[in-house]
Amino acid sequence: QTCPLPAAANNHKKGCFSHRETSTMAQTLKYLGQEEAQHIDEELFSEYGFSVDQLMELAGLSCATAVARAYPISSLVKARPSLLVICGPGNNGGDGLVCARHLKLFGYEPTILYPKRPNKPLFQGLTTQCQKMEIPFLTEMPEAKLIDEAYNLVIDAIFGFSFKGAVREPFGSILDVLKKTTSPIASIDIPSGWDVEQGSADGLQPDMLISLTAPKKSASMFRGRYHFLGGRFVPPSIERKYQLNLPPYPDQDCVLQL
Ligand SMILES: NC(=O)C1=CN([C@@H]2O[C@H](COP(=O)(O)OP(=O)(O)OC[C@H]3O[C@@H](n4cnc5c(N)ncnc54)[C@H](O)[C@@H]3O)[C@@H](O)[C@H]2O)[C@@H](O)CC1
Ligand SMILES: [K+]
Repeated sequence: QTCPLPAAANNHKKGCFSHRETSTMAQTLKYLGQEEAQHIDEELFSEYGFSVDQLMELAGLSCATAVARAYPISSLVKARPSLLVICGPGNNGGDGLVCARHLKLFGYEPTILYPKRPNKPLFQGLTTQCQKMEIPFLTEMPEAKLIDEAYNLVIDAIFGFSFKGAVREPFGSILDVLKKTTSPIASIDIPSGWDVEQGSADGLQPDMLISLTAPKKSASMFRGRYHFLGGRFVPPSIERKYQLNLPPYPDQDCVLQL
């Protein structure tokens, strides 16, 4: 039986949903272009009445749940369940803050690097929540060797589906360090620095990708071990309109391993 996902995306495990079920499914999961992802996002807010913080909470909870599934505390190699969460200047960074807060509640020890903080109540609130949860914030990016020594996993919440063009500082230097680390990287929605549709041959190579709403086209270039779908908030009429063909989430789960 051949898996109907794009050949390049076909690095998931045997027994995954796609291998088990898609032979009986007429349609395959859609990989979204950049504009299409942005349209869906806008429509959820403008026509469906969702607020950003609502969807961000669900997205971030999905990311924390997927991380806990792929890297349970009992499997971590370091004595402490330490994680480094790097948050960017947009909503992808907001997902990272929410994810860090839930991971702390799940028993992990996240530390956050948040170098460019938007001057908006949403992000200020999320930052305060993390501070009140006693999650430490770093003032600068550690060197690659220090990250390898100190953290079991790096969560990449730097850029999502609105990333475009050459990476601007300070994120260029941060991504250069991340390319040198050996600690596994879990990327939220897009591996940061990748073109949303084309990927990046010499970019980050994360061990995990959590696609939110639906995978973006560059996800077909993902070569890591774990690809999860999260963001279980898509109304059926949006799913039909954009022909997303989302696989059914198991039971009440907010994530699905692809
Ligand atoms: N509908 C959805 O699927 C949802 C998406 N969410 C998240 O929102 C993300 C998209 O958020 P945004 O539209 O805010 O955008 P991003 O978070 O992708 O990034 C936008 C920010 O990055 C900066 N930026 C863009 N290109 C850059 C470059 N080359 N160098 C340096 N900085 C650059 C922009 O100035 C802006 O501050 C998604 O990927 C996902 O993580 C969730 O929060 C909520 C629901
Ligand atoms: K990211």
